[in-house]
Amino acid sequence: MTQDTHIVPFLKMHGLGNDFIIFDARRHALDLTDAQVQRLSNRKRSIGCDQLIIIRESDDATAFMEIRNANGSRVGACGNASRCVGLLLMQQLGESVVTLETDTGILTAEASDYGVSVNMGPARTEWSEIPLEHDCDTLHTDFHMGDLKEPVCVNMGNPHAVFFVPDAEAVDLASIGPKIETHKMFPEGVNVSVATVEGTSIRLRVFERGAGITEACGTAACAAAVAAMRRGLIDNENKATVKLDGGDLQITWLEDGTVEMAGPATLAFGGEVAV
Ligand SMILES: N[C@@H](CCC[C@H](N)C(=O)O)C(=O)O
Repeated sequence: MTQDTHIVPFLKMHGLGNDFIIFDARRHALDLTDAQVQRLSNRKRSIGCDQLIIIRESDDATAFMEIRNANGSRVGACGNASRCVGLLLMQQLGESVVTLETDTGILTAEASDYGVSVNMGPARTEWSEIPLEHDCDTLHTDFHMGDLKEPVCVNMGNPHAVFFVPDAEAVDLASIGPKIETHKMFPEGVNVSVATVEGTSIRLRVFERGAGITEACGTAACAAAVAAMRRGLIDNENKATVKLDGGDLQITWLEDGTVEMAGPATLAFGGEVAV
């Protein structure tokens, strides 16, 4: 332990196996470099997680959520972490509704029959991050990689490319995911999903930008549901059950263009860690 090392309390939570280290900087001031986040996210050398969350004070919402991928990069949205932090704040305050400020907006989380429901904001199918301003109709004509082609691109506060395939299980996501994530078409990187529509459900596997394959990705589930609805691939007009490796999320595309995501949030353990 060096002079600069601090022991800081943390919680470990997950949403369907997408796991988070959560620090509360409202109680213990904390800023982490990318290297510190990478070390804490390492499953052999520290606690390990897919994303690391720092809860901060907010002037406009119940709290602010800083979201960092395992590689240290800071991102605008995380569906599963929003349910986890939402649950935590609801339990702390004895409330059934809380608001979460993120880098891309303010989200509302509330208790639901499925666990926690979060309105993840609007699904955008135009990409301001991409200089060429592709929307899903132009983008799908000029992107092919191996067997994967014609993704629908949806921005849920973070970027997603969703590839509809006959059998999501058959795709070698571990090898193709990193190539698409860093493809020049996506200058800010992209979360890569393969999806197979089955009636009113979608089987979804996700390679997350900055984290790799995860058991579940909430924003990818929103993106895939909107993509399937937009392409007219799904039987139900505005609702879908998205089946991820870690379990199911219920997604509803509301009339105002925002997307509601409902599913479980679980506190696994807490402790103290050297930072
Ligand atoms: N696991 C998350 C998404 C986390 C951020 C993502 N990897 C990105 O870089 O945009 C979720 O549940 O939405």
